[in-house]
Amino acid sequence: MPPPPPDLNPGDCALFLDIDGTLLEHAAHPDAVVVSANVRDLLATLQHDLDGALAFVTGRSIATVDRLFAPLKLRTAGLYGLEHRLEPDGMVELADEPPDITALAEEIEAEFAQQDVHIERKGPILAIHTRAAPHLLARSIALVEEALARLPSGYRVLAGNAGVELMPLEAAKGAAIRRFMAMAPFRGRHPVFLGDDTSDENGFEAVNQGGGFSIRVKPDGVTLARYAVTDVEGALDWLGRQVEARRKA
Ligand SMILES: O=P(O)(O)OC[C@H]1O[C@H](O[C@H]2O[C@H](CO)[C@@H](O)[C@H](O)[C@H]2O)[C@H](O)[C@@H](O)[C@@H]1O
Repeated sequence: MPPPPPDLNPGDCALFLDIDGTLLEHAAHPDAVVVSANVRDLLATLQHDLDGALAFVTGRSIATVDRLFAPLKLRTAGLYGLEHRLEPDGMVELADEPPDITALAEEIEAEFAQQDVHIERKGPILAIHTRAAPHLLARSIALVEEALARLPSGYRVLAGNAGVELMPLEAAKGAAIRRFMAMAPFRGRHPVFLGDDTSDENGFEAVNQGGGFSIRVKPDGVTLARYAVTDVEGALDWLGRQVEARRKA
């Protein structure tokens, strides 16, 4: 396991945060996660301390993120960078659901109609969640891989241990981080990214190349992250320590 992360210098860092499994404990259903007042306050303070150089970089849609963290709104790259909100109160650049994905989503919803499987339709991304029905994971992956062969090129399948997502090739957290880093208030700072998942590895690569540092939450194998924390609690503790250190200084 990589070593624990060093402290940030808030004056010259830009912080990028994954959400599920990093800031929030997983739940059986995507809507069942809990955002505590402490987490909301911590993020608001970090946003202040970093002069706004803080953004969520998540697989969720921005609308969902806003609902979860309300009334807090942060700069956000949603849908693995297919959606952006570049200012906390700015416009959201939305990504629509293409007809091919609509047809496939309806097919898959019909297949799992009576099962404890949640189909999340996120514009051009389709997620099948099997956390509440692990025995249907293999079937879900097979369905999506079958569909991949029929779809126009430009999609890929990302399978996890509690579900599978079908997404456009350009959906990548690394690209989202690079986009933020090219603009104020991120430009000129060192990027730092916390994430817990395979889909976050691409973000780790981007911050490593950008002269910053990468932190993997609960690593369970090979990772590009240079540092690690053991779990969500460890991630929140580390973030909390950054706020405390700033207050003491
Ligand atoms: O990039 P992230 O912020 O980590 O988002 C990744 C996916 O998170 C959500 O699904 C995951 O969390 C759910 C709640 O714990 C859990 O039920 C599900 O099994 C996980 O896959 C979200 O629903 C997805 O849209 C995100 O892509």
